[in-house]
Amino acid sequence: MKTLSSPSSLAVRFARRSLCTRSIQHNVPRAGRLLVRDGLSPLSQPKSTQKLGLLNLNSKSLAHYTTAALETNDGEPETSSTPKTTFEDLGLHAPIVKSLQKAFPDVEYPTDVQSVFIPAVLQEKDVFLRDSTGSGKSFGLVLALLNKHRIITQVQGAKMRHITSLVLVPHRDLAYQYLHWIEQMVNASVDGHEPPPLSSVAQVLVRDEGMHLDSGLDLLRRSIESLMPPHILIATPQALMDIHKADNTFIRMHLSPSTLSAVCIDEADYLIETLPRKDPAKSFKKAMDREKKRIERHPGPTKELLNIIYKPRQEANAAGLSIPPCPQLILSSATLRTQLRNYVYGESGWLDRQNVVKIYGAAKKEASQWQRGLQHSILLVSEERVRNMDSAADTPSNLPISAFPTGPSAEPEPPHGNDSTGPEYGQTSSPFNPNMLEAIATTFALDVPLCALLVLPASASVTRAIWELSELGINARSMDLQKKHWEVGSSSEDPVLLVGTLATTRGVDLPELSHVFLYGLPDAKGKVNGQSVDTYLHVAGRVGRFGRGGRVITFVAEDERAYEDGSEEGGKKVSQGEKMERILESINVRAVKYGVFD
Ligand SMILES: Nc1ncnc2c1ncn2[C@@H]1O[C@H](COP(=O)(O)OP(=O)(O)OP(=O)(O)O)[C@@H](O)[C@H]1O
Repeated sequence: MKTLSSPSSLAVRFARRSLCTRSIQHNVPRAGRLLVRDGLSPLSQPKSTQKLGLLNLNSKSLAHYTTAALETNDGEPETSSTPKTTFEDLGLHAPIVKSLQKAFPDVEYPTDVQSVFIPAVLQEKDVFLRDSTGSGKSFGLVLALLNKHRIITQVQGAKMRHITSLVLVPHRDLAYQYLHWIEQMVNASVDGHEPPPLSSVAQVLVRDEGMHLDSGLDLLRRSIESLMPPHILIATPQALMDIHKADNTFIRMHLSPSTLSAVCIDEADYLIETLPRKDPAKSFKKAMDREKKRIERHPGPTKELLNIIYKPRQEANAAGLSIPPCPQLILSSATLRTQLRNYVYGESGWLDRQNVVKIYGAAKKEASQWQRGLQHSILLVSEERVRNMDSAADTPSNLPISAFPTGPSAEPEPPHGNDSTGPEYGQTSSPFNPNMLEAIATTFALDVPLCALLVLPASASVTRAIWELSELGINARSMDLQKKHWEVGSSSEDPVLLVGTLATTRGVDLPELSHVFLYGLPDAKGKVNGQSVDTYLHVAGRVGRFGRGGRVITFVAEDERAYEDGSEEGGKKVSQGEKMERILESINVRAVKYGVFD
């Protein structure tokens, strides 16, 4: 058993020189089974055919989808001579496809899920979209929304352009990820045309680092005044509701159901709180009722916003009248749980239920299949040592090195340009478990060729963690996708440890990552339930995207801190390691031994 000494920054840097002793498997991505509930799908249920609108996939994309549906259980596609579906086949305009291919040459053909949902979006359906992390949901959404016609009305003889699509995301980094994708495509506008100003295509409305809304709001107001509002507005629900509270005409004027064409909610299960699914007949009925009242009293900004935008639909649905024109509603997540779908479909009144398409890709239990190249480990950390769970499987073979370029060959430089803010941190006691940070720093130094992501609990201080990691000699930086101030693989840059929290990493796409480190359990209160399982899936899903492989390592305390949440079962305390094991079991994953510490 290898014990963990206190790594000084020198020791960590020395350790880093022996980088890449482990490496990552590169798998060809294979989609899981796709299930489309609509009138044409061979998998559709007769009941759903009556309830749901038809999805008129053209013959090629239907053939493609059918091939996906016929995959064998082990994920091997049956051989088919059907030509591959192209983005044009899905209905995307040629200039958009050209810009896409210029900006993203690796994106040659749509993924299975994109082949199905892009046409559904273009046909103005309301869409429930669930597929594995990294299957291209958000990216495909961008393509579909860019393809939409700009809504223009005539007001007193003057042409008025309107915001066509609203994308709601849980945090600012995901908003900037969308914006950067769009910016790359705008800049790749082809045929020698001057690209349009980015602000007329897309804008972001989120609170900035100083928690101010002003810069985004000023730009938006100016572009509305100059009759060039963005085609796509990407915002957090909280930012929009804050604006609404200051000016209750804003949403009515600029996000009116009569001029908006689509509302998309990315990470919908994170943004819309619903009751956990439990049997109401059981003894916890009282607790459920309390919870229900709490959610009704505090519905959260996303529900509040949708209740404003979809008021005409809600009223028509309640009165059984025909549904007035309203923007299509698209809800997307890798973990779109039944209770959320039931709430939105049955209770919210936001949908046109005759016009809904439900697209479900790999289910939770198949996550391990989609993310075949992923290895999950749990490390137990105490004052004396770092070790694997006794039950962890031996690593099948250490991961081959091909998936990631090796790190810069130059000797590592001392860390620089990090985000630590203050010597004052040295004066105050750390909110972090120092053994855990040391274990993370050592793992990073020994195993990460280019870039890893550390995910902290939602309320943890990122700047404090960065400062402490820098003290250990680690090139740690905040995961700020607006500035993206790191340059992975450059000869002047050490491997980078990006630091974010459970609240700021959902949905982000960082292709350069090989490792994700999770600090503690996915639930702050130590609960093992559907929500903590989903949270873990989203954390793990930052790697293994598009078959790239990767490692997910959860660090939990083994000493008395392992029982800090005080959970007991039948008088027996349950350790954090055991809880983490249960989370992995529920997604059919067995932790593998992480060789560095055993
Ligand atoms: N058709 C495609 N071919 C190749 N790469 C693609 C394709 N579509 C998207 N990608 C790439 O896949 C990555 C993941 O895409 P995206 O973030 O949209 O996945 P996601 O399904 O929304 O994941 P999550 O559930 O974690 O939010 C991006 O880097 C994107 O460039």
